[in-house]
Amino acid sequence: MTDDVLDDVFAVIEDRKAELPEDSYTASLFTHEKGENAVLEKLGEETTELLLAAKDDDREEIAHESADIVYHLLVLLAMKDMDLDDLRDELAERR
Ligand SMILES: N=c1c2ncn([C@@H]3O[C@H](COP(=O)(O)OP(=O)(O)OP(=O)(O)O)[C@@H](O)[C@H]3O)c2ncn1[C@@H]1O[C@H](COP(=O)(O)O)[C@@H](O)[C@H]1O
Repeated sequence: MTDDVLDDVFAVIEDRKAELPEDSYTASLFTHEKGENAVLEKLGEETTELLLAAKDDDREEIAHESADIVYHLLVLLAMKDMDLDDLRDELAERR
């Protein structure tokens, strides 16, 4: 455990990618033939749900959908052999 939940979740995702446990949703995304498509579809669906939550000013739903998006985004980074530092570097360069 670190003091950053994003680092913790990403570490679990990397572990699932390496170990591929059968009962893991994350591992299923790495093993399924269409796993990358599933991640991209989720990102699209959840973005739509986030927009609707924002339109409704539903703060709880905004947080829920944002977390779904961030989780699937981290899975996508791991699929592309990227990590949170790639994201941090990009954001830092913009400052
Ligand atoms: N953060 C998540 C996470 N967010 C979403 N999901 C899964 O993604 C799948 C699809 O999400 P959906 O948003 O479609 O599901 P939903 O929330 O019911 O749908 P909506 O209400 O948004 O419409 C569900 O099976 C969720 O359980 C996640 N699965 C795992 N994690 C993290 O990954 C870790 C490892 O999980 P496993 O790989 O399952 O062991 C967990 O401890 C969590 O930290």
